[in-house]
Formats: sequence, C-alpha cells, structure tokens
Amino acid sequence: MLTVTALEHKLVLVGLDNAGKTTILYQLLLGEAVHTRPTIGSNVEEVVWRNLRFVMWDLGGQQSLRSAWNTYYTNSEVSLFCFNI
Ligand SMILES: Nc1nc2c(ncn2[C@@H]2O[C@H](COP(=O)(O)OP(=O)(O)OP(=O)(O)O)[C@@H](O)[C@H]2O)c(=O)[nH]1
Ligand SMILES: [Mg+2]
Repeated sequence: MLTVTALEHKLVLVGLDNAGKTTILYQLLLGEAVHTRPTIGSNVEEVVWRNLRFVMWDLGGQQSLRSAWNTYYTNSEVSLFCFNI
C-alpha cells in the first residue's frame, strides 16, 4: 500500500479562457468530466496522485484576469499551461 506523503506540491494551471483548465482539474479530482462555467478568480483543490499530494490552483483565463496570474506563482513548483488547439 502506498503511503501518501504529507508534503504538498503547489501546481498552477494557466491558459486562455475556454482552454479546458477547470475540466482537467475536476477530471483529476473526480475522475469524470464535469460541466464548467468560466472561472472568475480561481478554483483550488487538493489532488492526490499515487503517493504525491498536489494543491492545484486553476486560474481564470479571461483577458481581464490574466494580469493577476503572477500573484499565484509564489511557492509554486509546477506550472501547467493549457492551450485550446
Ligand atoms: N472538445 C473538448 N472540449 C473540452 C475539452 N476540455 C474542456 N472542454 C470544454 O471546453 C469548455 C471550457 O472548459 P473549461 O474547463 O471551463 O475551460 P477553462 O480553461 O477553465 O476556462 P476559464 O475558466 O474561462 O479560464 C467546456 O465547455 C468544456 O466542456 C476537451 O479536451 N475537448
Ligand atoms: Mg476555468
């Protein structure tokens, strides 16, 4: 049995609006695709994967929110950029 570490890794999800960030977050958390609304501000959830613990910050991607992205990077270890292709 895996022992989940107490250590948390901060991960920030950024990308333009409608790229699918919130969908990814809840797919990882719940194992299913949920209906989403445009994120105003952020969603933050703890996601455990194998023995790793992530605190995932999903940021709103609308133009007016992008200038606030850098305020979320403090102490983050991973930035995941999402693109709508
Ligand atoms: N076809 C397709 N649609 C997707 C995919 N991922 C997300 N969507 C759809 O794209 C739309 C936007 O998804 P969100 O996850 O809310 O996008 P977001 O990046 O969080 O958007 P903001 O919160 O506005 O920044 C939703 O209607 C999703 O169902 C994908 O991989 N494929
Ligand atoms: Mg969103």
